Amino acid sequence: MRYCRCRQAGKQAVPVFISAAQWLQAGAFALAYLLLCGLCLRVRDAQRPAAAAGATLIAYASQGGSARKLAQRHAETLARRGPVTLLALNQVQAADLENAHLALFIASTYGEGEPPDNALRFARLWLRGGGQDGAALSRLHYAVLALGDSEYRQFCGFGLALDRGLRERGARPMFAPQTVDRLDDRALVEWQNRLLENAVLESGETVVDGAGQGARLPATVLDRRCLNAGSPGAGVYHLRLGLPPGVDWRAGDIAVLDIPREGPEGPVQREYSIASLPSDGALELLVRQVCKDDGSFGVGSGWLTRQLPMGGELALQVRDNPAFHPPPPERPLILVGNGTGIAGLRAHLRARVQVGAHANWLLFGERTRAHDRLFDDELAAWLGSGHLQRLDRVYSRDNEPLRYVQDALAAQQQELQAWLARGAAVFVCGSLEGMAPAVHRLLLEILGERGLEDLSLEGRYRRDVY
Ligand SMILES: Cc1cc2nc3c(=O)[nH]c(=O)nc-3n(C[C@H](O)[C@H](O)[C@H](O)COP(=O)(O)O)c2cc1C
Repeated sequence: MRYCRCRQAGKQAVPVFISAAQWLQAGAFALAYLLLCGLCLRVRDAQRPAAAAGATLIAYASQGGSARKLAQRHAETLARRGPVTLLALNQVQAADLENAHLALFIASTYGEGEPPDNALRFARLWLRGGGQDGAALSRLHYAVLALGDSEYRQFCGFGLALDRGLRERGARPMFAPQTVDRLDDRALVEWQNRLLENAVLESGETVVDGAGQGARLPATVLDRRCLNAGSPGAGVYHLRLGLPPGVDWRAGDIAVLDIPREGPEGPVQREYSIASLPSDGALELLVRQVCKDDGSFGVGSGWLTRQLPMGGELALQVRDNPAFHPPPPERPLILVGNGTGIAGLRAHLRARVQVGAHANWLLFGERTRAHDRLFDDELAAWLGSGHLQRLDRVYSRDNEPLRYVQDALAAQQQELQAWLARGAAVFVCGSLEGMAPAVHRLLLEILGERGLEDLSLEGRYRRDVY
């Protein structure tokens, strides 16, 4: 029988790759098929334990969606030959590991060498000493594909820690963890080759083609404005980009822009949270100019805010980011962010307005009230229309008692508890340095480690931080 079980945070198991006709066919041929499979797998078992019978577990740890997408691609290919269980790492139970003969872990790294949110629980249970008493994984053959970015000190830190933790518990690596720098296609092909060598894949099967390179769309600059002239901070530019008709995305999705460079190396990619919805008629971004000590500008922000002319063209890709997609309309939503993080939060607010959801609370931090009231008119209009029930803005350079969003949140703990008790989700978008860890610490203080983990597992604590 060919199926893939898919479980994600807060969702029920969802069968995929099955049609009614396939079920009927499968029923008719089940006995013969199983007999044949059993025979084949016993033969292959004896030769190569990596391709053993039983479900193949594919587990992913992903914040931005790349590892998840790759994991889905693996599941699609492998489900053609046998049962596959596709899970976010937090959803993996002891039994999943003990029953699977073969597991593929596809894990990205966040923070400074830390797990993505959808792997925090797994890391606590399986990788931080103790936990999962006596769980013996000696039957488990596995491989780790570790996604990362070599500009970070802890390159692929979480994927490598995952590999160490599994080995310490007796699991058997089929080969050393494959690290991948910025979705480099060569490293992905190496991984695919390892899977072929270990008979996880059969000749002709692919799991990574095009993984690093999605379809590019032509975009045109329709408008570009500086939103914070006079600010002590660097310029924040609001770009409106025209796309071909029919391009779709959701609040929380990410635009990956190709930034042209001189020389043979070709363009570099820069990612931005999308600040608009398709119904706005343009894909909107906020770009903060990066000004270096020598007076030069960052490669991406310099090109986008200074060189690219009005009407100019660029190539971009819209990346699905389900970890930051909107919660159901009936769920109250607390949006927390700073700086250009308002981009992702604004897309959420627009989506909430579209579905008529009013229980929205925005806490937003910038530098000065005089110059950094990003999207002030819109926020005022939503306050007026009741689409924004609470708006707390704090300015770090104005010598006011509350400087940062975490201070504003801490000052309103009772209100926060009341919203959480009503089932609110907390969505955080903005700086990884300072804001996001401080908000995280505050939530840990209020809810405790388990409480925050549960919130995350229920899809009620989501972060898009950079
Ligand atoms: C805020 C942030 C922190 C990151 N920290 C690390 C890190 O410490 N080490 C690393 O190798 N890569 C790091 N990365 C890179 C990601 O692991 C890499 O982009 C990966 O492909 C993302 O996969 P995903 O989309 O599945 O989450 C970081 C990326 C972001 C945005």
